[in-house]
Amino acid sequence: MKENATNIILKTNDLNIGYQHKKQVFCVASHLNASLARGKFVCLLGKNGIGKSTLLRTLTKVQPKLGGQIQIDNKELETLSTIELAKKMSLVLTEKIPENNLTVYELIALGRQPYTNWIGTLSDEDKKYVDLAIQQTHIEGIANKKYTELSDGQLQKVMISRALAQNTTLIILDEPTAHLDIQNKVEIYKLLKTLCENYQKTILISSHEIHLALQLADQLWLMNEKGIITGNTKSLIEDGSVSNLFASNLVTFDANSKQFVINTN
Ligand SMILES: Nc1ncnc2c1ncn2[C@@H]1O[C@H](COP(=O)(O)OP(=O)(O)OP(=O)(O)O)[C@@H](O)[C@H]1O
Repeated sequence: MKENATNIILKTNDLNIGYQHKKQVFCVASHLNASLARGKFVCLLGKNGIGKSTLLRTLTKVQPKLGGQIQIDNKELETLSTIELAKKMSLVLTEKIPENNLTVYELIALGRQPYTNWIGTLSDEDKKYVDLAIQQTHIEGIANKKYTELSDGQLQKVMISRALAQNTTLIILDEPTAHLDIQNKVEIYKLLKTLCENYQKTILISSHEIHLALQLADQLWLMNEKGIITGNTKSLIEDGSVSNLFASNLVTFDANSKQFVINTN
């Protein structure tokens, strides 16, 4: 699919991100220009502390931008109400969810909040989306468990399922595979890729799983001290952008194996 204005779901224009405490402004990154095309699986990579979480939190209106523009479906992010935004994008952040007695099914059903009435009763349509989300993430076997009894890998699938129940085209996840073993990391990555391919979701994740991202992402957002470089994975490997991202005297990028390898001398 060619990238024209209609298949861009999210776009930033000279975006500045960071934190403001009283009158003090701490700018994390500035003049960020990037866009997300529909149906793509996109990974945001960069060193610790470079600003990946700050960027995702700004794109999702969890924290205010410092300057520039963010457009979702050609509308300025600030002009969208909370409900409008919740029907366009769902979020899976790293913050721990407060402990309560909910079952997995009930937790996923919370994803229907933008659509339910004020007492939160689930309609047949809501139940249909919850069931579909459970099926898409292959977690039928744990749907009746208390979510507090889940392993980290199971919980991550449940949080993705909740985002799917929200039925948005765009899903944004901050480090969805942190703390998971290799089996679960691969499972989550493949699940996200399948959701883009089979259900036309657009998914943006931040990650430190460079090897998995390089094998499975359609596109990359590479964040460095100068800003952000975006493009399809193959071309960013070929033009050296991936290699430059983590360049150091400790590791070297091997384009054949798509891995950083430890320098031995
Ligand atoms: N609440 C805050 N107030 C002020 N500065 C913050 C706050 N949260 C994060 N920062 C700073 O913003 C910068 C970017 O942090 P951020 O968490 O976005 O990086 P990151 O790329 O997601 O890092 P990591 O890969 O380690 O998760 C860091 O210098 C961090 O110390």
